[in-house]
Amino acid sequence: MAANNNFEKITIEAIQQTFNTLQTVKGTLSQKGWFPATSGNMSVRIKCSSIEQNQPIIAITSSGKDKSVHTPEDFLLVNLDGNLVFPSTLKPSAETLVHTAIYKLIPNCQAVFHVHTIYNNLISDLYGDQGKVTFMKQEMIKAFDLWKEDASISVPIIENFSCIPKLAEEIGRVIQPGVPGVLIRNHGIYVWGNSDFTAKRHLEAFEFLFEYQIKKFFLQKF
Ligand SMILES: CSCCC(=O)C(=O)COP(=O)(O)O
Ligand SMILES: [Zn+2]
Repeated sequence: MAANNNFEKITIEAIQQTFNTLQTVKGTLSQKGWFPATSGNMSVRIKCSSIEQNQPIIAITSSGKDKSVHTPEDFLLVNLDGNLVFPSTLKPSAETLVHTAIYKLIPNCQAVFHVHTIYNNLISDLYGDQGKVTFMKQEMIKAFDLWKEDASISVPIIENFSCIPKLAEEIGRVIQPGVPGVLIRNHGIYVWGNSDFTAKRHLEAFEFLFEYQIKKFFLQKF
């Protein structure tokens, strides 16, 4: 009985810790204006040996919430099939299957963040026909652990399929090794990492590169 209580304590602590992490990152990204009009979603894998022995469990944002406010209903637990771990009247993100597809495909993926921003939307549309956008000669590329002087990074761009399983399938088709993100045309970006810290760093680096590219484009034109 004592062992069982201990198991539950460790599990509940791991879940609470993950919810706290999500809440903190959600607050930071929200202050940047990266979750307009309830858009965007986030997930973090629960790190707990007693859970991981069975099936990975993901803490994910509830669907349709205003991400700029914190409520007790902000996060839910799903398994890698996208099903709720505990019954709830709340719904997990409508894009849960994109998250679970990324966890299944990327070894050691611990966090997946998705935001809609003006800059990622503009980049996705300007370069959408090419299916990718490439960045080079930028110090910020080091945020992706690319340290060579001539390093470049090409971010895949897919069309914005309204069918979420199709969207998840397409993301799986274009994912590139060493490139922790995929743009969805006129929708937003999915970014991941082997920790919440790394996923956030990747997201901020992508958004920096997108903003730089758009501003440079307009400065050169006018
Ligand atoms: C105006 S947001 C449209 C849905 C979307 O793209 C999104 O990122 C938010 O969906 P969720 O179900 O995760 O709230
Ligand atoms: Zn979205």
